[in-house]
Amino acid sequence: MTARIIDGKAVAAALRATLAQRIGGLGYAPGLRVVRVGDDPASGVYVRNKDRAAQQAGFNSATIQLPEDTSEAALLAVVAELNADPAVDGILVQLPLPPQIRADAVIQAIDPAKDVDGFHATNAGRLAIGQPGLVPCTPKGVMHLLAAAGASPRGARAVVLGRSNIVGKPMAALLLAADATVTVVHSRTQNLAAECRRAEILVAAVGRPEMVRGDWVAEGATVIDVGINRLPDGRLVGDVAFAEAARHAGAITPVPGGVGPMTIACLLENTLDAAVARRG
Ligand SMILES: Nc1nc(=O)c2c([nH]1)NC[C@@H]1CN(c3ccc(C(=O)N[C@@H](CCC(=O)O)C(=O)O)cc3)C=[N+]21
Repeated sequence: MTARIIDGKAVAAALRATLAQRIGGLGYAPGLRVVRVGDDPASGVYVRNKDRAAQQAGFNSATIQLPEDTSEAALLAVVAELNADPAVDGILVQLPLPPQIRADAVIQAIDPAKDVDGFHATNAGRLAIGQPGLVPCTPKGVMHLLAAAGASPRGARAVVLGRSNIVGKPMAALLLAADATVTVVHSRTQNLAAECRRAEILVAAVGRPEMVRGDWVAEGATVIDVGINRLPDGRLVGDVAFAEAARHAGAITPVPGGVGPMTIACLLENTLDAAVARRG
């Protein structure tokens, strides 16, 4: 079998077009503020792509760049200001943060109604108990991609590789809410390959370049690669060895051009949803 390639760029463009249309009917531009402390290279491309996509779709979007040596107190003051600003609907503080700042203290200081990353404990808790809230962008984007690929989670065996708070855990919660039979596997799991081979839907989110080999993939499985890893030679690869996996999968996302563009589109979707919830 050779896999169909799931075009995340196209699915993201379609989603952004529907957002632009919704914004056209609002009578105001939803406000997004991204706060970046220092210049971690992992977030550079992201910030640029996000700003462009946001402007094009009709958001009032800006990045607030702070110096690398910003104190936690100074960052909390910026967050408080954005919480209080009625023109701001969505706040995203770029991770990772420098070592003098406790990321968790900052995340929990964001108004949950403006927490478009969905990382606040209130939103994480809502997701866990099936209440409406803001859902983390990357796992939300994966759900859109599964729908676009025609891979219904209902009743399917789904395996999530990775257990982070930003991808693995919310991914498992979303798949469970969509009636999949969900297994979460991680670095301490015995016989990872065999567990992954049981998956009809395999989501790889470990941050280890090309860890998932071809023989970890069941014939016909849908493989979603969340990893974006820069190799020493400059190449960008996922957590899945793409060429090998594509020989077994029924459908697979590429890197780049898979999940990454969906993360950005879902950030915008969350910002629009947050705006409508706050201002109608
Ligand atoms: N609070 C917070 N929330 C985040 O969601 C967050 C963050 N901090 N810090 C940095 C990471 C990284 N991230 C990316 C999202 C999309 C692409 C993306 O669109 N990538 C394209 C292009 C990649 C390229 O060409 O380099 C692709 O995969 O096709 C990349 C990286 C979100 N992050």
